[in-house]
Amino acid sequence: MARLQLDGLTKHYGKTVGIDDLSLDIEDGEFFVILGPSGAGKTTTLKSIAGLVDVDHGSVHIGDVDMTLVEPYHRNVAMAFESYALYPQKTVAENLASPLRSGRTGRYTAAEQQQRIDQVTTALGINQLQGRFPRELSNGQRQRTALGRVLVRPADVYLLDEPLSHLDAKLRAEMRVELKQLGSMTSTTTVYVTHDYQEALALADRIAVIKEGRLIQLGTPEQIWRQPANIFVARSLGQPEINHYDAELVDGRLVVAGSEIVVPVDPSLGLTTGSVARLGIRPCDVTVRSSGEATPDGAVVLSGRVVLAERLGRQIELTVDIGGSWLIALTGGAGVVDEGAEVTVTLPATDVHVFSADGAVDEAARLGSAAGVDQQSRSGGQR
Ligand SMILES: Nc1ncnc2c1ncn2[C@@H]1O[C@H](COP(=O)(O)OP(=O)(O)OP(=O)(O)O)[C@@H](O)[C@H]1O
Repeated sequence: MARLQLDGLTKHYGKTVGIDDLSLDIEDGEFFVILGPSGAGKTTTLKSIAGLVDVDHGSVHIGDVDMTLVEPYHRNVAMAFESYALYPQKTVAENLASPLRSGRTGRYTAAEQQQRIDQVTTALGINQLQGRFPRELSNGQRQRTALGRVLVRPADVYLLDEPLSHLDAKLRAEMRVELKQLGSMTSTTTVYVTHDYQEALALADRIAVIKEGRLIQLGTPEQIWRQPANIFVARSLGQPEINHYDAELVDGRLVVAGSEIVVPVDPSLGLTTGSVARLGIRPCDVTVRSSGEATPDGAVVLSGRVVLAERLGRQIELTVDIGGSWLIALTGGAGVVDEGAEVTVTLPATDVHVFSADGAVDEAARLGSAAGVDQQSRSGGQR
């Protein structure tokens, strides 16, 4: 167990940026998730911590010890790669036992080894497969065994690179729960890399959103979801993606040109007449009612017509034409909303995200919500 500090880490591969001036302070025992699209620098970050790449600048401290120039073997970190490597001639139990026999993290009696193997295989749902060889396993079972090989041995830091990527959706959801239990069981500092926002929100104590090697936002799942720093972060979270529009302040209201999307905004956002901003509205935050039905007091109310209604399992995704701009809405599917129906879309003003529009996609661009300035965002919840 250890605190992990990255300070100004930079790694370029020729002209390609791997990571750029990345600083993170990860607490002892924290389950820390790095979220970003393909090529963002997630794996490079993990490899830098493990000592598998030589960084150009910056430092890595584990448990307050400078590890920047220390060989990987002596860093006491355990890393699971997306591509799982197992000994083909060894059973699952033997594969898991081998890290415990290396002697590098202490000596274990046969009974202690078996106890740890049982604990980890039970948590990962592969206990009954201990006698099988890798060729006798499904891809998902192999991936869980590879993860088990990492988690079975005590380390100061676990580094997990998309460990659930080969599992189907149902198993991923189950494994999320199990992993979290395993994490609290071991309380080992863990850095978990994913491009899956649901995994990040479900697992993380804190999330770092990165893009092109740079830290874009750091915060708890709640902060990242409720107060995305900019449109990039907002678009990285949620399926379907957040609706977003350019808007201009006219008479104290943000108006989307060529449509009937009009949102009253709180003067505390500091927008002046004629200034432009970007509006974000999550599909899951809106309520769709038939036109004429009563709407809640104080809500933002938009009128439109349903262009498309698609059932996605229990929910229905509606495409609503708001006088020229389309808005995607997710509804519970209880009320029947037919294509062509005239509807009213409502949402609390606190759920309308307002960002500055002046090119600030990679910077903290959040101004607040239509209801006012976010307290947390002004007190350091983001970069
Ligand atoms: N060995 C290498 N040589 C050259 N470029 C590399 C090398 N490793 C990574 N890169 C580049 O560095 C950038 C960051 O790569 P990295 O693998 O860290 O991203 P990632 O976020 O883990 O992506 P993915 O989700 O696709 O695995 C990418 O542009 C990648 O092409």
